Amino acid sequence: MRVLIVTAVPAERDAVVRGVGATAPEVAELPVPGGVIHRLSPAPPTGPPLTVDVLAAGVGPAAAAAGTAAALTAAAVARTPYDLAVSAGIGGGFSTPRPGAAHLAPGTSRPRPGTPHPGTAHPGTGTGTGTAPSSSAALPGPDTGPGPGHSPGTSTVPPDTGTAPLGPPDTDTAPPGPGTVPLGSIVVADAIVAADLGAETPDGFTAVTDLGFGTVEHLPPAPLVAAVAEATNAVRGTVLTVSTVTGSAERAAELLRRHPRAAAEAMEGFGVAEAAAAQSVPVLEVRAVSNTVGPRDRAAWRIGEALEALTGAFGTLAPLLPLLGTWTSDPEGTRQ
Ligand SMILES: O=C(O)c1cccc(C(=O)CC[C@H]2O[C@@H](n3cnc4c(=O)[nH]cnc43)[C@H](O)[C@@H]2O)c1
Repeated sequence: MRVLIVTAVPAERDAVVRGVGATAPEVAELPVPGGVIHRLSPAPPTGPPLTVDVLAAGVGPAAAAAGTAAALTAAAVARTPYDLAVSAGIGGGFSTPRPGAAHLAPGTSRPRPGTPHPGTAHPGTGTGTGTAPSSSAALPGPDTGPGPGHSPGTSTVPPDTGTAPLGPPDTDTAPPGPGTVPLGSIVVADAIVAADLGAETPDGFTAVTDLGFGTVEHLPPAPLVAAVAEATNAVRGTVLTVSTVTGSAERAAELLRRHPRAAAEAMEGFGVAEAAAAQSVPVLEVRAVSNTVGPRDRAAWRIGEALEALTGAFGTLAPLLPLLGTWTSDPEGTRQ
């Protein structure tokens, strides 16, 4: 099994390498167009050999997509294709209480509503075809969906227009409460959503899918999400990809209004997911929460703690990666 893990910056890459490397020393640095892959070869207890490649591809969705596409293509041309792509790094955690939302403390299961999502993302990629877990969903429906002129290749689930009223935003000093994702916790995306890919209209933001083209959501295989979230004691939820770090309570509230299931935001997941989907490779996104999404407060960021959490998560995941490979070969997401 071959896994490509894509981070934005070298500090995140090194955190992941430290985690995976706890059971497998780094063996090589391999140049690919636009970057250098750090390769590890953990020895799985059983089964086929495992290769874990970690690439720092740059900040933002475009750099992430370009780096991921280059690495995937190089591997495919060499006839050693990847089985799984993972977007990993630090991210902002949403903290605004949402009436009716699940408590998002680490270890909380945040399953999507029990509706499969045929047609989401690119068919046959392993994204968007997962069967939702059966446990009860405390959160509102999926994050994106079709509007008039919805194009093929995008989610066909009802829109997550978030008309429910929001509670007042948390302050930095508020204790974790409903809807709060604590600093240092791990979030595993059950939906990877491009939150600002669209158009401003007199009626507000409109997603590109509502304009009749493009894709704004990729759904990682549900059983894989469940296995990884359980292993890492992570919050499960939507991870938004933004091109601008949120810096105000108003913007955070607007994002939550449009995406009530958002647990975190970052800047690369959707880029990795687009590149992976184009080559029919399943995708995951794993974020360690370094800051709260809301008013800008660099002093409150906990980047060191988040990087340590990232290392811990990948240290936990490394022995499971061969097992996870069995999920990636099940694009219908029917294994339990
Ligand atoms: O607050 C600032 O001045 C600022 C300006 C530009 C970039 C940043 C970053 O933190 C780099 C973002 C980098 O880290 C990930 N990340 C971490 N937290 C967040 C967040 O709350 N929203 C979006 N991205 C975040 C992201 O994936 C980038 O790789 C700060």
